[in-house]
This record gives sequence, structure tokens and C-alpha cells, in this order.
Amino acid sequence: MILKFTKMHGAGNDFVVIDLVSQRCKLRPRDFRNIADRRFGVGCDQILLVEPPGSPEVDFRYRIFNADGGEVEQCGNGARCFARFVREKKLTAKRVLKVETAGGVITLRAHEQHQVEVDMGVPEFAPANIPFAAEQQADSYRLAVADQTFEIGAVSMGNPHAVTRVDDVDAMDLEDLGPQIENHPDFPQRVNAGFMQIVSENEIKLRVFERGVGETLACGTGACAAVVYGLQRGWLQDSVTVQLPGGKLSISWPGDGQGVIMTGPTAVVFEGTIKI
Ligand SMILES: N[C@H](CCC[C@H](N)C(=O)O)C(=O)O
Repeated sequence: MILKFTKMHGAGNDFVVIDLVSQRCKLRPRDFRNIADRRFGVGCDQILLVEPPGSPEVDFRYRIFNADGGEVEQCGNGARCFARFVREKKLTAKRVLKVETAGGVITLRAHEQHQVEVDMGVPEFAPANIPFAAEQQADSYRLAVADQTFEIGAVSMGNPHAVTRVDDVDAMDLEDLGPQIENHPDFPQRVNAGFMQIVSENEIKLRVFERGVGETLACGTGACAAVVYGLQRGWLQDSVTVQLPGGKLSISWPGDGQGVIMTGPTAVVFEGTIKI
């Protein structure tokens, strides 16, 4: 089968987006790995599937697969690209979309200059999908990694994040530390490892070693998790600019029980086809 796709990115986090509303196709985990591993000539961090809604309450279903082929609960940068994709492909004319993901329903709002705002839902601390062996104290806990101990914030945006505050993100060896945290036994479903540097109470620098991918140029849910952790610890105020290697995201969180709002860019790189 010849499958059409669109290559997109959100602040450098890059995606192969496939419309399964207009083209029906059964894809398997190895197909996702083959796509991400450039076996069809195109690599990506995640594959995003656009599917018809599973219920009348939502406009679409949005499924996310990491480069290692695993399906995951949420992808923030992907959600923004999703909103632009469905409008530019004329699958909808709506500016505000309700989209069902494995991590829950999110609301996408298309703005000018291809900026998209997403209500990423209510964050959870040390939630059920990150069962800890370690003791959870207050808003952080200590994770033993090789011969070091990291004080981290465990935050779920539907998908699991372990956020560590550091003095200089650029000095961190993510190739060494990333996999050790991603695969730490305290995280039976593995975890996205975020390293956050506080620039001011309204700005952070962030690098993320993503579960199932490795270090990416940006991680939307990782930016949300880092800001929520920083607010919880009193290091940040409620509207924060997150500087990632691939670009900037704006994150705000009014507090407990409220959704995290992320706003950022989207880009279309090229259209293509693959033979599945
Ligand atoms: N690697 C993540 C999924 C993609 C998240 C990221 N690309 C984003 O923009 O939120 C996980 O395994 O939970």
C-alpha cells in the first residue's frame, strides 16, 4: 500500500503525520520503527496518526508512536502539529478542536502565524503510572542513578516525566544520564528525563532525553512537566518561557486541578509517500 504522509515539526521535535481518516491502513509496531529508522528514507521522533473520532464528544482521535515503535499517552509538540495538519488537509474548518488521546482528551486552539495553544490537561504528581520504589517526599524524591543521587520531580502529563533541576543544562551528559534515568527500575513503564535550568522566575532552559527516542530538540509534555515542578517548588511564577534546543514554548499553569496551557510553533517540512 502507498501511504501519504506529511513531515512536520514543533520547535524541532519532528514527526511523520499520517491521515488515517482519508486513507485506511493497518499499521504495526514494526512499521513505526521502520519509518522512524529511515527505512523508507524518512526518520522522525514520533509517528502521529490522525484517526476518526471514537465518540461524538471529540473531533478526532490522535495516536502517538515513539521511534522505538511503542505507543504512548501524549505528545505536546505533536498536538500542535496535529491541529495545523487537520485544518490544512481540510479534515476540519474548526479553530478549536477536542482530540482524544491515550492520555485523555485535550483541547487544541489554532492561532495566527501557525501558533497553536493546547490545554494539556491536569498534571499529576507521582501518579499511578509511575509507581515508585523510592519514597515520595513533598514535591520531589531522590533517585539513585549509578554513583549519583538526583532530586527529581515526577510529573505525569498523561505520559511520565522525571525532572531534575541543574545549574547548567549544557554541561549535562544526556547520552550517559538519559538512558539510566529512562530505564530506572523506579519507572517500570520507563520515563522521559528532563533537565531544567532556572533562568528567572519566568524563564527556564530545558533539555529532554525522551523515553523511546533519546534527546530531542524539544519536548512539549516535558516543558509542561518542568514548569509544573518548578511552580510546585516555588522556583517559578505561573507563566514561563521554556527555551529548548529547537525553539521556545510558552507554558502556564493556574494551579492544582487546572490544565497546563502550552503555546508554540508548528512547521510543515515536506509531503511524501511510503510503500507499506
Ligand atoms: N517520548 C514521549 C512521547 C512524546 C513526547 C514529546 N515529543 C512531546 O512533545 O510531548 C513518551 O514516551 O512519553
